[in-house]
Amino acid sequence: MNLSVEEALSRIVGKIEPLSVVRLGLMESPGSVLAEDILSPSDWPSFTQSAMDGYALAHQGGATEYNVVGESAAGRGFDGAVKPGECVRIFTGARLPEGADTVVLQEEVERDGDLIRPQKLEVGANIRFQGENLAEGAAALTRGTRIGAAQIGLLSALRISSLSVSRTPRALILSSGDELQYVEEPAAPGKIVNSNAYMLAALCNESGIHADISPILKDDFSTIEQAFRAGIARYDIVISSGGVSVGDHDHVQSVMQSVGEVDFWKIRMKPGKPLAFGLGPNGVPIFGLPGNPVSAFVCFQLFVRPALAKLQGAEISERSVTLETVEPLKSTPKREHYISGRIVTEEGVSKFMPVGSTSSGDITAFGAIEALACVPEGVSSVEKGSEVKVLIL
Ligand SMILES: Nc1nc2c(c(=O)[nH]1)N[C@H]1C(S)=C(S)[C@@H](COP(=O)(O)OP(=O)(O)OC[C@H]3O[C@@H](n4cnc5c(N)ncnc54)[C@H](O)[C@@H]3O)O[C@H]1N2
Ligand code: MOO
Repeated sequence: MNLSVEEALSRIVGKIEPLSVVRLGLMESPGSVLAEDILSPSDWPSFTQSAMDGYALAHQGGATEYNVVGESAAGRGFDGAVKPGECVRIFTGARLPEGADTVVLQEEVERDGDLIRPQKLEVGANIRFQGENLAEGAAALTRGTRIGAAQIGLLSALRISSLSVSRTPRALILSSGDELQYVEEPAAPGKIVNSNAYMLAALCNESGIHADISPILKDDFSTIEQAFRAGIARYDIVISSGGVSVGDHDHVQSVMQSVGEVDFWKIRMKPGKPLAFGLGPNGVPIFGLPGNPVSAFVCFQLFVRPALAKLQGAEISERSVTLETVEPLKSTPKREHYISGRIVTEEGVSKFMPVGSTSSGDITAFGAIEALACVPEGVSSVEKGSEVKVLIL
């Protein structure tokens, strides 16, 4: 019995173990995944400071004038203490002087020589207090978080210059097919470009992983077997496309059985029915994606991406939303159907618009694809204006 999409995903995620932990410098870490919880080594903010340009004053109930006694600029604070009825000129990010309890904006005072008259005064306003956002020792980032630009900003602000992450997987892309050519080759009759290899390597890049592309393999059992064996020995994941269906020249599923263990073959999904997943003898995940380009793409999004995330110890999250479709969607009730589309805005509301045909060999929709609508098993069509689950790519 072919597995459902959900069953297949849960078996993949259940079988894959995260890779070992390595220590990386801050700027080596983007794209990798934290293997430790990070507790803040200090308070944030680390000192009490002004949030605005203006005057820091020691408020005095009922006073209308304050005497300017100095200046506190960012990085160059005011050394003395401010007494009730006094203030200092202060700028955003500058340390709040001792004794000051309020900052008034410069636009909201009248200045006359060394005197200011606040037009309005809200005691305690416009101050960022030490530790108000994060106390020393509190959780700043959690294990499983992928390091991106925002996380680099936070880590460096907290003076963290190295971190423990899961080793980044090394991925190998295999393609088999007597019809395949390299993109630079002149077109020959009956031949097509090995576009899956380039697309799958780029998809790995989008997951923060470099993938090597193997030379094109002929539709020959022992050639494909040799390539799988070498890949399993040298890489952390092997992703093949093509030759996984039932034709006389489709050897990938039987090769996967010969070099390791096939966990499942064939799922109730369109496109992507002949997907095969297994493990090499050393636990290296091996994927046999269908050759049809749309099938390979959708299988990567639904299964390989989470597999790469699991190898990295990352949170496995689905970026899905529920949107109305602006056109009817035709489906195959026997299989969960993924339909390529775009997100369009109608009167301020985001909606799903299918693009291209539903043929898994039609790559032309990829010029505009932003999302995949998911029509569940048992449903043969979705009417225009009905809601559908949409995966944002
Ligand atoms: N009798 C049956 N035939 C097929 C079935 C079935 O259940 N019974 N399933 C169909 C489905 S669904 C799919 S999907 C395809 C998948 O077949 P394969 O994984 O064996 O892929 P190929 O036959 O090698 O190729 C299919 C198609 O894709 C092109 N292709 C292959 N590799 C690449 C590549 N690297 N880059 C770009 N394009 C590639 C290939 O030329 C074919 O046009 O099987 C159906 N058949
Ligand atoms: O599953 Mo195939 O990918 O329907 O064309």
